[in-house]
Amino acid sequence: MAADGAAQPQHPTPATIHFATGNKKKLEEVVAILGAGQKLPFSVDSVKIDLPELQGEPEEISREKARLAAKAVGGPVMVEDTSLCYNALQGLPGPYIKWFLEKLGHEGLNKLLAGYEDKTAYAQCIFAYTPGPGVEPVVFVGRTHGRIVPARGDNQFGWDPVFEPEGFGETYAEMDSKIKNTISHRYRALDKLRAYLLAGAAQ
Ligand SMILES: O=c1nc[nH]c2c1ncn2[C@H]1C[C@H](O)[C@@H](COP(=O)(O)OP(=O)(O)OP(=O)(O)O)O1
Ligand SMILES: [Mg+2]
Repeated sequence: MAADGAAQPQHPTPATIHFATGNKKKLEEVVAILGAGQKLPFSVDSVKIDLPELQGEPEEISREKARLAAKAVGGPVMVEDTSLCYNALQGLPGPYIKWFLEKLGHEGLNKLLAGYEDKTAYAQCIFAYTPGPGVEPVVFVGRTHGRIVPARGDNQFGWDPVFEPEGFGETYAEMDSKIKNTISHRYRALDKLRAYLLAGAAQ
């Protein structure tokens, strides 16, 4: 199914959905974002699974993660895959940002753009949800536009110190987490998934 927050659920929303991730900071943000809204008619618990890092288009990477997680858990799962996309580099590093960050660090993430005027980039989060193994996952895309800057702020979560969202004088790492969680790529994607699950719970 297409990445469309307005998609109509084909299955009723289960009482509990497992968020499969190996990343504690992601989990923290997902819990904070869902906790800040209305009380939900379903609960989300976490399972720590280190899913293989696949290659391909971001939507397909996320779907495949959900398929594997649903098989492992044997029930309803949500996963997400996060990309950092440089406009000057046609969207790269994209889903490979994890390896670029690990090998090059914040300085290297800036140096990649040394030969380009255009420092703009967008952060992209794609949630994939399936009610169980064998059901094709649906995906929800959230993007936040900004630019790559020399690292500023606490180094607590990935590339947060080098990403400055548009319209803010602060990097993700400098801003209050409450603010990040109302404008972030993760918030925007999760908001669509939440609406989808709420529609499924009302059926
Ligand atoms: O809001 C964010 N702010 C800063 N850094 C971030 C953010 N969100 C993900 N990240 C980092 C984590 C990883 O280095 C890469 C995404 O890779 P990604 O495969 O999605 O994450 P992961 O492997 O850590 O966890 P998972 O087990 O859910 O796949 O960008
Ligand atoms: Mg991963």
